[in-house]
Amino acid sequence: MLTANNLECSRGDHKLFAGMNFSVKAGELMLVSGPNGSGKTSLLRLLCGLSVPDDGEICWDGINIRELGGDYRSVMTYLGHLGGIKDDLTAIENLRISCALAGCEIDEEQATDALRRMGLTGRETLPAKVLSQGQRRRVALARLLVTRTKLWILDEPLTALDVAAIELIKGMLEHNLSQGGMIVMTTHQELNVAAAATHQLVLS
Ligand SMILES: Nc1ncnc2c1ncn2[C@@H]1O[C@H](COP(=O)(O)OP(=O)(O)OP(=O)(O)O)[C@@H](O)[C@H]1O
Repeated sequence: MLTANNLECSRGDHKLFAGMNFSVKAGELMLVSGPNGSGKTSLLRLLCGLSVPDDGEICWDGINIRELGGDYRSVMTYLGHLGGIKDDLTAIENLRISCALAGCEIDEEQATDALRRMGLTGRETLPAKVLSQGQRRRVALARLLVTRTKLWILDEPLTALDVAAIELIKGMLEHNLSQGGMIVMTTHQELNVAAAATHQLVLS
């Protein structure tokens, strides 16, 4: 279970939020919404341990994620809103490297298979710079097909995706939740995902 206790976050001299409490249990989805600049990405960066709250704590199964360190990273997948795709690497290389950095080594065949499942057949060996925005997003999201982590923290995963890709991602989210996973994600779009519970966190 992911728990946030009394979280406070400021950027510069601007307080984004304070006294924030929530928990996300197995099978549950938390959708984070709010206007541009309200602090969605800042919150997700706290939840994955990339930045530290000004006050409060984030716990995984009751233990502060700062104490867990690598043990927390091995149960969590974070996909940032830019996707982290490198222009000069091929789709396969991008996927293999992002997986390796996340501690999950995959071979070329596994990468090719995941990319094809993401609808990228014929694009696997092209450098990312020639891919469309939606195709680049699909490469980034392919990591979710090979990761075995329980907790997914996803920043605007649906950006630039067409209707077919959104359906594909919806299926992947539902599969993870049905396996006892947990998902925290931001989105500006409506998304109806089957989950044990769906929490809405609206920042203002
Ligand atoms: N390193 C920083 N220094 C100063 N201000 C920052 C920093 N990082 C973020 N901010 C500010 O914090 C606020 C929240 O930013 P954040 O990216 O979390 O918003 P968001 O809700 O994800 O926005 P969007 O919907 O546009 O993606 C913004 O006003 C932003 O300018």
